[in-house]
Amino acid sequence: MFSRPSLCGTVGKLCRCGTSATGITTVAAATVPAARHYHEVVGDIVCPSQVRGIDHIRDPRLNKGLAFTLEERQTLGIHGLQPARFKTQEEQLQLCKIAVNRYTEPLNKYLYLSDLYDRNERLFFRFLSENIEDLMPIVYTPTVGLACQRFGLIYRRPHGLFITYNDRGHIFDVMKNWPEPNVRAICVTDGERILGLGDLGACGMGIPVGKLALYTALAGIKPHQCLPILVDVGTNNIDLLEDPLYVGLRQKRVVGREYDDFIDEFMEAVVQRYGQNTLIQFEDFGNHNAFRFLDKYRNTYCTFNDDIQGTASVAVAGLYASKRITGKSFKDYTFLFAGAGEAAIGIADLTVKAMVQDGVPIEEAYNRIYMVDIDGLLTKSRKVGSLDGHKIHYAKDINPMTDLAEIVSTIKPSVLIGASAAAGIFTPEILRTMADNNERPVVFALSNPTSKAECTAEDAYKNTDARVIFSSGSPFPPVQVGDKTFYPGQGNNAYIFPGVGLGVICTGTHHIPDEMFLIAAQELANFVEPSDIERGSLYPPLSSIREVSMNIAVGVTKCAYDRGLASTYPEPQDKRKWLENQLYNFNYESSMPATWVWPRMPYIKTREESPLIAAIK
Ligand SMILES: O=C([O-])CC(=O)C(=O)O
Ligand SMILES: [Mg+2]
Repeated sequence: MFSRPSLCGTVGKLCRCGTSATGITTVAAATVPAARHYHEVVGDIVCPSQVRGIDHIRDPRLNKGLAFTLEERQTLGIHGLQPARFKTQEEQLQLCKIAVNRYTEPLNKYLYLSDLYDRNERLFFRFLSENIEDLMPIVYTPTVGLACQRFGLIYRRPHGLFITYNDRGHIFDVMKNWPEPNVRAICVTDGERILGLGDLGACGMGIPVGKLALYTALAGIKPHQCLPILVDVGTNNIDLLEDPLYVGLRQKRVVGREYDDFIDEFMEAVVQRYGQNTLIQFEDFGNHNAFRFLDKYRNTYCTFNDDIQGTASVAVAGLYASKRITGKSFKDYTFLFAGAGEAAIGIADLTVKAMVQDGVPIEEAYNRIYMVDIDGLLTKSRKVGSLDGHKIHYAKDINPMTDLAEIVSTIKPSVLIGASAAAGIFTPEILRTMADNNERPVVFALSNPTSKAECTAEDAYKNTDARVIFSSGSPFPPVQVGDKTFYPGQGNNAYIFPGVGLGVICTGTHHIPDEMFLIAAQELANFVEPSDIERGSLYPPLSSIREVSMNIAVGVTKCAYDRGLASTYPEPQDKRKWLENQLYNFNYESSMPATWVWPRMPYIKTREESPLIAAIK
């Protein structure tokens, strides 16, 4: 992942290596032996003559393993450092498949992939992007949750930047240590609410790393343009504080004014280092902070909160698709949310927007949405203070109730959405009530990872005579009911954020309106085929998620120009083609300089000249 400084070989005389134009920078002399010059390989710009041959093997961004050609091996001076065999990238992909499948434990698969990432970046991303259905559950939800829980044990090399509270006043200096000068997208967490697993402090780094891996694998955003960040302000997780393997600051969370000032400084440092239009994706912050920061920064920075807006978008896409099965329109739906945190409120707010766009008056839209939090149904009779922020819009003038089964029987929702991180609260009884009250009940169990889902896919189908329209945040295996197999779709924000990210960074959008997430929802829903619905899924298969991401990026790009939010001019006419031209190349590129006279070792022949070498295939 990291590009390391390398020795250019110039000793005792002035080095004539260029700096800016080639993307090569000279590293501060203080750490460098006298009269020697070191260089960094940054971004995707490489000047092979100024990088030591061995660095082409050691640097995962340059390494191609056995795919280095004979010419490259000789030119780079790495001939003999590898076995004789030449492999194509395709052959290497086959090996990766065999290697990863040797492991049965998902965490071991995760570690294999993490090592591949550290060894050969292009191969890692091609492998991931071409095997999304198998590998997304490993590098992302649910296995990434386990990786975070075991972070202290499995930590090997940094894949992102750790900014601790001790760095306050110097965040910009820390950011300067990140070796990439052209970061366009940051995913940041403070680790307070990692998936539904709670406060994992610095171990939460796995989340931004996993999210940004999907930026590249699903939307083709170049890896050097992505920066995962963990802001470490401590943790309130006592187990971690007492765990000798914990790698973060061993202190309680900094809160209040100090915390806010710290995040303010972070936002300013991002802009100072990488520019005003750097995309900052907030991920897995605690509820109270997530909403505050979104409101505070959304109009002044290029930012969004994935748990509020990304999850909302994927859920609303599922609701659009569900209408094709129920034959109803939004005005006929009654919604009940179990949970009133980031995801639930985000989905409810965007659902209101979608209903209004469908012609439902706004008061009526709010009336149609009920919400339950840890204290029961949100009602107007609640104590002041327990209806903070956005919750107030969803409080109803009815008797308080605390039992979810009773609430479901009374409200008779047509749509039941779980975003509570309370595993199993959609009991068989509740699911049966949903089926009694609706010909096609809609049930989303969105909490992550799998262990936190409100019900399993199997429970949902089996307790509703398989009439349920189901989706979940984490993947579930297919469910067999009678002679029919259902393939539940994964209502995960991974369908949304990579495409939104691509559109936003290519257009240089100043800030991100909710409208973009509604557009993303519509693009995703439009992609759902009757055959997906037939299979029991409200979403297209994960294998088409790259196409979905591109469609979303095109929709976001149009919106950015229509709304005057873009800063990249002129406006491209063919937006899809323009976006495609900016994508990461998953295939190896030549490591040979463009104009190079091959100084081959005299006793070696080219492959064409030598049947012996041609035979080493
Ligand atoms: O990471 C995921 O799978 C979805 C998400 O944002 C969350 O659960 O916080
Ligand atoms: Mg999240």
